[in-house]
Amino acid sequence: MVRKIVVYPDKRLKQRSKEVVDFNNELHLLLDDMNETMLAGNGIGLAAIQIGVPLRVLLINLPDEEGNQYPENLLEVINPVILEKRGSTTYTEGCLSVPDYYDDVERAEWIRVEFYNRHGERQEIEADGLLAIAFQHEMDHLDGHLFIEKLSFLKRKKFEKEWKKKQKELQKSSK
Ligand SMILES: CC(=O)Oc1ccc(/C=C/C(=O)NCCc2ccccc2)cc1OC(C)=O
Ligand SMILES: [Co+2]
Repeated sequence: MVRKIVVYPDKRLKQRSKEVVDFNNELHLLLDDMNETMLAGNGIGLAAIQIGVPLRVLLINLPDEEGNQYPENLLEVINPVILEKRGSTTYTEGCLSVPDYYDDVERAEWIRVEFYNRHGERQEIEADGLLAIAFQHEMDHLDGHLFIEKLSFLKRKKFEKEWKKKQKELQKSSK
C-alpha cells in the first residue's frame, strides 16, 4: 500500500539505516509498499527510510526516453556497497522528501556497486549516467544524508530561505 513520505526536516531522515538480515516475506511486502509509494509520488528512486523504515533498502526505476517507467526496469537494491567510483558529474536533483526543491549536485560519473536482490542473491553492476546518480543519491539516504547537504554554502542559504517562506505560506493557508 502507499505509505506516507517522511519529509525534511524530519530527523528520522538523518538516521543510519541497518543492514537487512532476513530476506523474508516481510522484506518483500516492504519492497512492494516502497514501489507503490514511489510511483504514487512520481519518483524514480526511493530509500526505505523515506517511508520511515531504517533498513538499507532502495528502489530505482528510471524512465525510458519517452519518460515512461516500466516494472521490468525496477531495481530492488538491498545492502548496497560501492566497490569503485570514477569521474565526476553534476545533475539537478530532486527528492520526494524535499518536495519542490531542485539543485545541482556533484557525484561520481561511473560506479561499480555490489548489492543483494529480494531473494538474497548477490548482484554486481557498473552504472553511469542517471543510474549512477540515482544509486549515489539513494545510498546517501541509507547513511542519513540528503542531497541538500551537498549544496554550496550560498545555495544552502537560498534553500533555507525558500523553505522558510514556503512553510509560512503553508501555515497561513492552513489557518
Ligand atoms: C512538486 C515536487 O515535489 O515534484 C517532485 C520532486 C521530486 C520528485 C522525485 C524525485 C526522485 O525520484 N528522486 C530520486 C533521486 C534522484 C534524483 C535525481 C536523479 C536521479 C535520482 C518527484 C516530484 O513530484 C513530481 C510530481 O514531479
Ligand atoms: Co531522495
